[in-house]
Amino acid sequence: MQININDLSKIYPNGKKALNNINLEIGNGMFGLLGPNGAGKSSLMRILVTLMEPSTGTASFNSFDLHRDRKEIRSILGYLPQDFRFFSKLKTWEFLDYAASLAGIRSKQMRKNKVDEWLEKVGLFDVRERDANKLSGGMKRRLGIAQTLIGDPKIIIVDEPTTGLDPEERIRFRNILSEISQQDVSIILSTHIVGDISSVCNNLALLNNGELAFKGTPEALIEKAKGHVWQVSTSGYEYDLIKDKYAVVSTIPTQEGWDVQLIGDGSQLSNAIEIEPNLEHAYVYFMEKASETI
Ligand SMILES: Nc1ncnc2c1ncn2[C@@H]1O[C@H](COP(=O)(O)OP(=O)(O)OP(=O)(O)O)[C@@H](O)[C@H]1O
Repeated sequence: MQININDLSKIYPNGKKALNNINLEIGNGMFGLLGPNGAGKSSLMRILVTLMEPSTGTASFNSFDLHRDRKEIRSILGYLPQDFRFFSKLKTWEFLDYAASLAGIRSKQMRKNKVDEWLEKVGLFDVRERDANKLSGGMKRRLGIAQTLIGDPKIIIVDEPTTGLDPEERIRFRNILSEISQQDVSIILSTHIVGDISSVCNNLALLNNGELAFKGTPEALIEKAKGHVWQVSTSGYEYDLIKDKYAVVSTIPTQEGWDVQLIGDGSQLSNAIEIEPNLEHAYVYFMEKASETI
């Protein structure tokens, strides 16, 4: 699957420009869309899943065009929205059976096989007889994933998927997507949590205030932050000064004060040492840089 996004912009009726001239190429595998709240991620997702029209620009999914082939695009799409909720009285397996029939699986036996397969995959087989709306938060989220994926979509779009999940659930979720990403599918994972992306996405884009701040591999992003991440051991008094002047990524208490990791030019600080950036450092670095130019 190849998704091309060309000059896409979105201006809401109240004049808010949520997306400004976005250009992106997304191939097979997992693609991370990273950005703070309000960056424009949901607006972009909603356009790609044909729930909303862009103001200008277009996108294509292989040979399907966003404006011309909306029905065809929907037939190969699995979308898990940020606020996935259901108010059904169905049992867990019935809910998935219903999702499978909506996805066009007509044969009852085939649906049963698919439902059992997905109940196993997301770890809900043992609670299959439980009313879907009585599942725990994490289980509901997993049911959401299963209903998104049961029709074998070629394009999978998940918006802030790990919100409200505990660390174990997060890892389970990542593993499911990462397994599926080995096939001929494109998965777009939108999140403001760097950890959701770091281990699983080969490519990513950073959105900030409707603008594309970066696109490329996680390694390329990290490379750009080299020389801008510093660590310093400091007392309480100095810490306040540092907080005012630098973006602080982490603060670890020590016997004397704090070990602080910061973004900026740390060479001006006594005893500061330059450290190797990780993806979280690079993300903060880019957000800081972008906010300076706005
Ligand atoms: N229907 C709307 N009318 C006007 N402005 C909107 C509308 N929907 C979103 N916005 C604004 O557009 C900007 C981008 O919002 P969007 O929801 O796409 O961002 P996001 O990155 O998904 O953030 P979040 O994770 O908080 O949803 C925000 O400033 C938001 O307030």
